[in-house]
Amino acid sequence: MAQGKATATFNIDGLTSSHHDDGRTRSPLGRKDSSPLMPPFMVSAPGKVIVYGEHAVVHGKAAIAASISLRSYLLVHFLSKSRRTVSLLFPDIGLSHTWDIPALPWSAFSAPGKKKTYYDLVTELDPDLLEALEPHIDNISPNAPPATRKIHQSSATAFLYLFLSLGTSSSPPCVYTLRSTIPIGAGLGSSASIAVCLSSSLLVQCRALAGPHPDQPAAESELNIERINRWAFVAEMCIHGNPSGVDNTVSSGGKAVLFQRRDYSKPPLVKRLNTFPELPLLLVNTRQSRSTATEVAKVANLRKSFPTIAESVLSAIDNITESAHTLLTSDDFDADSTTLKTLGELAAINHGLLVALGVSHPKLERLRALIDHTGIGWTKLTGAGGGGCAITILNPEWKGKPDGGVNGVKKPSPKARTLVRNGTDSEGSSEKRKSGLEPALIAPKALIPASLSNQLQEEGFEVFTTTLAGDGVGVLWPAVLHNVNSITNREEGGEEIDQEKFLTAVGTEGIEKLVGVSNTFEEGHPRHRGGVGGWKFWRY
Ligand SMILES: Nc1ncnc2c1ncn2[C@@H]1O[C@H](COP(=O)(O)OP(=O)(O)OP(=O)(O)O)[C@@H](O)[C@H]1O
Ligand SMILES: C[C@@](O)(CCO)CC(=O)[O-]
Repeated sequence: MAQGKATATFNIDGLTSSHHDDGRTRSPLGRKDSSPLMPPFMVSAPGKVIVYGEHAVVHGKAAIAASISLRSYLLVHFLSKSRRTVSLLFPDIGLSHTWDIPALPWSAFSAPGKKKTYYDLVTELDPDLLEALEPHIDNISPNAPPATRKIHQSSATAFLYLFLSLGTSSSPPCVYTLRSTIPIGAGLGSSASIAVCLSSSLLVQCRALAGPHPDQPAAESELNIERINRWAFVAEMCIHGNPSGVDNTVSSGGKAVLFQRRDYSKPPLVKRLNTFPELPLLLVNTRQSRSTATEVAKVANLRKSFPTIAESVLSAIDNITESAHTLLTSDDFDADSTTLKTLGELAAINHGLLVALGVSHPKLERLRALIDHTGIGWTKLTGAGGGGCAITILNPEWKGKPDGGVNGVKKPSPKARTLVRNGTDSEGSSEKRKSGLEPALIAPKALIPASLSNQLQEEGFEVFTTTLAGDGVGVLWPAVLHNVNSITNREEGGEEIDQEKFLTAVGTEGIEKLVGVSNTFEEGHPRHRGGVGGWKFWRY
């Protein structure tokens, strides 16, 4: 995780309760509490990239987005019934807070006309309910700097709004521990992925979901994903005001989608793009953080100041998305160099229009200049902009030397060579692609000129490798992972995931190795998790 790595010493307000191998929880004093009502469980949801149409999608236009393999993981463990507390432990942002369950404003949330059920469609936040939450949000992280407090408060508001909407005053005492491999505020849908984790965990707890299980009919899976997505949208509204819903939709259902929301009082149009192609993409983070809410507000202000001009820019973006969609879904689609050139040029025009909307950043422009200079492909910002990440659709006809110097730029330092981290070997990924599960490998190492990697690293940029269009929300119930050896196809024992192991896993690699939903690698051998008793996904 980019910010605030977890350490073993991180605990909740001095509370060190954790689930132990004997299936019981222990208090800070080491005393055994009574057996928990439910075993600990986990949920996980992916981040996303928007390929075309960000910002325009907030104003009723279409966007195309795909899930990525970077994910958030949420562990829920239960405390003894006598405790009556609920805690959030979000070490990535340094948040640790505990509330007394009976002291929360249950009466406001269950008042006539306010009470919601899990299947309701909530399209706006209720100001009375937000006001009722205020005293329980105001006292969070009193000593943190204002910007940090704001981040803590928005994540906590998302949690409490859902906890009080979906739970009751007799909800079981528990702890929600979250870790994410998605950089925060980088345009990769970190907020949507935590929104989906919160929504799915609370819906699991109130038994509002069926499955997931491998034989589940597609229509039933879809219904469950939709249920999770609706409440994730509510959490997204708590975090960044006026979301279109595209991020939480991709994070819930995974894969890739064409998304459009013309009328906010109705569900959006979502067309799943199940045959989303293997777009060769490079993903680079400027490491310039920003808030989606701020960038979305900039475009809203531009629309107020220049309504006609802003509308024509947004319509032009809509045309780009539509052209790309037509191309991507045509019967004779072939990711040949002519098609990729068109998709790339559309991306580059889309970026220009985002610049016109005022949501680029000097660092994004610098990044684009560096990449354009090599001629390896077409670059645009992805997500809210103002910093964050850019994607490059790679040009298969690029004639430079991947591992040599380009245009006289010096050879890379050994440090720079580690910059492009490619966690998947070519055999493993092509096998997965054949099965249609994770079709796209981003930034094949050999396609990136080493001199570019070098330069990017020297200027503080970060290159990611990830796969596109994988699974959406997943559940690990109970939080025990069975390792399946991909060579023998046999289970190799189970591993219970407790809070301590989860908190002490180091970085993205440690988290993925401990609880990752897809392949992890051990001594060069792929180790598949997700067999019997492992992660399960709603698929359709
Ligand atoms: N790992 C995390 N732990 C706790 N809260 C998180 C985490 N990741 C994201 N958040 C919440 O989401 C907010 C960031 O959301 P924001 O929409 O600004 O960025 P993003 O979702 O990464 O980017 P984009 O919306 O452009 O894809 C944080 O301020 C925080 O409230
Ligand atoms: C900028 C935006 O279009 C995408 C953020 O990932 C906002 C949204 O759709 O909610």
